[in-house]
Amino acid sequence: MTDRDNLLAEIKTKAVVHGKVTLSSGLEADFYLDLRRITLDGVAAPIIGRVMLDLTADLDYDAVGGLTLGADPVAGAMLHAAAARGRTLDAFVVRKAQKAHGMQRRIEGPDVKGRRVLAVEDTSTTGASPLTAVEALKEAGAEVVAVATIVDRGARERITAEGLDYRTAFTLKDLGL
Ligand SMILES: O=P(O)(O)OC[C@H]1O[C@H](OP(=O)(O)OP(=O)(O)O)[C@H](O)[C@@H]1O
Ligand SMILES: O=C(O)c1cc(=O)[nH]c(=O)[nH]1
Repeated sequence: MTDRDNLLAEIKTKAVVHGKVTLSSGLEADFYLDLRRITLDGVAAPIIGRVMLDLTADLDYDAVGGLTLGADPVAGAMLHAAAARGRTLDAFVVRKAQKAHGMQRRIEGPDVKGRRVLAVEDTSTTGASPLTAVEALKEAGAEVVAVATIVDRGARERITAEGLDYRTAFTLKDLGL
């Protein structure tokens, strides 16, 4: 079994929740991918790091992150998987709004200005969340090399329409949904 096979099995068994649910966009759906159940899982998270690094192996970037909260453990997993491979990869967190006190930052972590970065998400339905992160990153002076998600729920068209490279480890079809 490859990392990708193992991750797919982890998602299917731990993260697919059937039932009526309201999504981030306000859309109604009859299933939810609760990917935090794998991005914060001790078995699945290390696999996520490796799968997402492999998915973007041809890209040149040295920092990874996205809109909090879904993106945060994905970025952390990639940072650690990269370190295990002898590569230094920083992570960052894009806040939903600029912090009002302290350093008053919108993007937390090592500075992204002038750097090539990868914007990640756990899943994306409309693309709104990763595109919010991309906008904040560009504002901060970063060059976004691509957007990458673990599971795409339909955001490809909107993300690629912005001229962005879009990578996804799995689609709903892979999950049989
Ligand atoms: O492509 P989109 O239509 O934006 O939807 C997907 C977003 O929804 C989820 O986060 P959510 O908005 O529930 O917020 P959270 O990460 O703070 O829990 C998920 O982590 C994505 O960020
Ligand atoms: O569109 C969303 O809000 C969404 C869908 C989904 O399956 N999982 C998730 O975390 N968010």
